[in-house]
Amino acid sequence: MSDTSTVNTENTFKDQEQKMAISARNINVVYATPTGDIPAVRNVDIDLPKGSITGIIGESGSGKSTLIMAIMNAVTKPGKITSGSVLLNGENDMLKLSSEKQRKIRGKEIGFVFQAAQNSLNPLRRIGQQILDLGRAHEVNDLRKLINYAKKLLIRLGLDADRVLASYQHELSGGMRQRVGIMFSLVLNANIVFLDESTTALDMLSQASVLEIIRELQREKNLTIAFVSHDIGVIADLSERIEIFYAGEIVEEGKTSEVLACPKHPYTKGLIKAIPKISGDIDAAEPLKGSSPDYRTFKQKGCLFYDRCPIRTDSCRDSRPELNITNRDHKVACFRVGANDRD
Ligand SMILES: Nc1ncnc2c1ncn2[C@@H]1O[C@H](COP(=O)(O)OP(=O)(O)OP(=O)(O)O)[C@@H](O)[C@H]1O
Repeated sequence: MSDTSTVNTENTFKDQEQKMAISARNINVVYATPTGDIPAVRNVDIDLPKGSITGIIGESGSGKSTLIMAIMNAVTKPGKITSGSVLLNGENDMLKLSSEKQRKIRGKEIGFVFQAAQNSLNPLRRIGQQILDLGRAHEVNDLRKLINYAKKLLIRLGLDADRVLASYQHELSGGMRQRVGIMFSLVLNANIVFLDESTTALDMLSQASVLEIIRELQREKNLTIAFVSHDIGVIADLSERIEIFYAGEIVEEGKTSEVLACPKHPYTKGLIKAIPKISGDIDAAEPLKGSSPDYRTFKQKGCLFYDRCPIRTDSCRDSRPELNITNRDHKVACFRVGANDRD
């Protein structure tokens, strides 16, 4: 390769990184347990394009939350990130920054609502006091303005702001706590937001309205959002890009409309078939059979979906398929997605 082409390739990589709010590579996370290590996230590459909503979907235990924690370098014991890099806006590697710098980034540049948000509020402090604590921890000068912004967000999220600010966590319902969690993720004006199962405690109507508000805020502020869910309907509704997670790995990714209209991986097809239809034949929904492999006993070097796969062949047991491009940025990890499946 000539010097010029090397420089051009490097520039292309740089350009791509600039367009990514998050660019994570080769993320591996292990949980040490008395019965053996659980490699919960393995060799994951993921990009979150600036100003877009990416949906991350997969069955319970597939590693979605662990991946988000890893991107924020917030994995706690017994978990450990064993490899990877996470570039923020093409620059700082979250996995290499000092813990003080990371703490400042979490909250101010990256907002988050973890699945455990319902329990992560401080039970001994009123919500208003906790907003002030957050502001002080992030050296916000105008705390009055911060409280006013929190109120605005709470009202937008359909809550009685004054009442919420004066409340303790136990005085709020599960759904209210989730909305409060969303307010906390946005109140410092972060431009990257991770929402992990943030609407699951809400009934369907409230969920729809909160999703609409998230979408509105995303457009207004050009936020980059990663939305974790096990509900493919929610992801279809909200996200432009989709990442299908299975047993700690991404098995399919691309534009949501394209992946859902033309799924390639048998797991994605199974997820779609399992959605109950509101109209038509309710029995047409087929739950996915079987369960994810147990990482501790899973010795097979082949495809992780082998045991559940309706289109497997013997050779699928021999090696693990990698995530390959089928069409533009639609990628799939399956040996059976052959030339005929490529659009
Ligand atoms: N603290 C922990 N100690 C041991 N194992 C853990 C711990 N946290 C997660 N795991 C394991 O890591 C794997 C991935 O878990 P994770 O919570 O990331 O999955 P998930 O896809 O987010 O699931 P869910 O949708 O149920 O939240 C699972 O097998 C889980 O049992």
